[in-house]
Amino acid sequence: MLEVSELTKIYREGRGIRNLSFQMNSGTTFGFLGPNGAGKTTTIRLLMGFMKPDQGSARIWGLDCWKNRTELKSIVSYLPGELHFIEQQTGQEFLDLIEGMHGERRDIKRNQIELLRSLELDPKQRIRKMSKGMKQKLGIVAAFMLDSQVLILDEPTSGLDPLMQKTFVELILEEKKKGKTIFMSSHQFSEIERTCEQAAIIREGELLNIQDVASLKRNERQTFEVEVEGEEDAEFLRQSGLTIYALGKSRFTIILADKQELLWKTLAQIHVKRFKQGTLELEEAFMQYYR
Ligand SMILES: Nc1ncnc2c1ncn2[C@@H]1O[C@H](COP(=O)(O)OP(=O)(O)OP(=O)(O)O)[C@@H](O)[C@H]1O
Repeated sequence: MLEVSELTKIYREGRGIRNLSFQMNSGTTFGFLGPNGAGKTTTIRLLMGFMKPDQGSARIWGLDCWKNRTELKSIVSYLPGELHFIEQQTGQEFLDLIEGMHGERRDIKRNQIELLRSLELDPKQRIRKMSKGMKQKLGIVAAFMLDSQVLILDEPTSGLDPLMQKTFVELILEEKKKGKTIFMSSHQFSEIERTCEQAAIIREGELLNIQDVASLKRNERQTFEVEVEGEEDAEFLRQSGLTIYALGKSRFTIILADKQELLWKTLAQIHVKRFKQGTLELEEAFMQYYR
């Protein structure tokens, strides 16, 4: 349904995205994670047909995101990462403007009222006087009220307080029930975990990994947090062949998929100050790729 193939866009300074390929099915939600500057917004802008790719293509329902960008506007709703409003307008005037662009559709007004209620937003206020979170809510109402089949959302919960982030997750789950296809970038692992079937990690413009979120949750792996006495012990651990991540000079997380025997053998040969067992959360699984 959404098909990205070898998508490449390099800016003049050499940054951008390289050879991105992935697919998602209709009616599913795809999470796009990655550190700042990784290329999430660039990918989203290419999906929206705001820029021409240097190479490769992105297609939504067979339509090329660049060549067919005008047709795509009628099936895709977009929430930008940075919202730009006419500041002297009221929230309601802004929403009326968007509504006006989509002809006489009574359902838009109905959806709008419902969304304003669940996000607890008063649209009568001037946008200039709105907080960052209120402006974000206004952007969400504008994107969701159109009831488009495809939603492309760039960091939709940025600026929202934790309670509103939860409301937003519920909103996404409602949209999923209606069969919507949703692509969203985020820094919130819990939000992705609760809403997405697939999650991709992008770093320095390259796709590192695509995960099936459900199987990641199923295959929770054991972790061990270990604090060792001295540098010699730390070095021994580093050379052990175990999968380890340094938390400090003498503190490490060991991720155990198999190699149980190796773990105990290694620990028997070093001085361990502290030892804690846990399971690898989705967030930590992804953090491996951030590091
Ligand atoms: N118009 C532009 N001209 C030149 N370089 C750009 C432009 N837009 C983005 N970049 C660079 O491309 C890289 C990817 O940026 P992008 O905005 O896509 O990242 P991002 O993953 O959305 O980051 P964030 O999480 O901080 O929003 C960055 O190094 C950025 O500086």
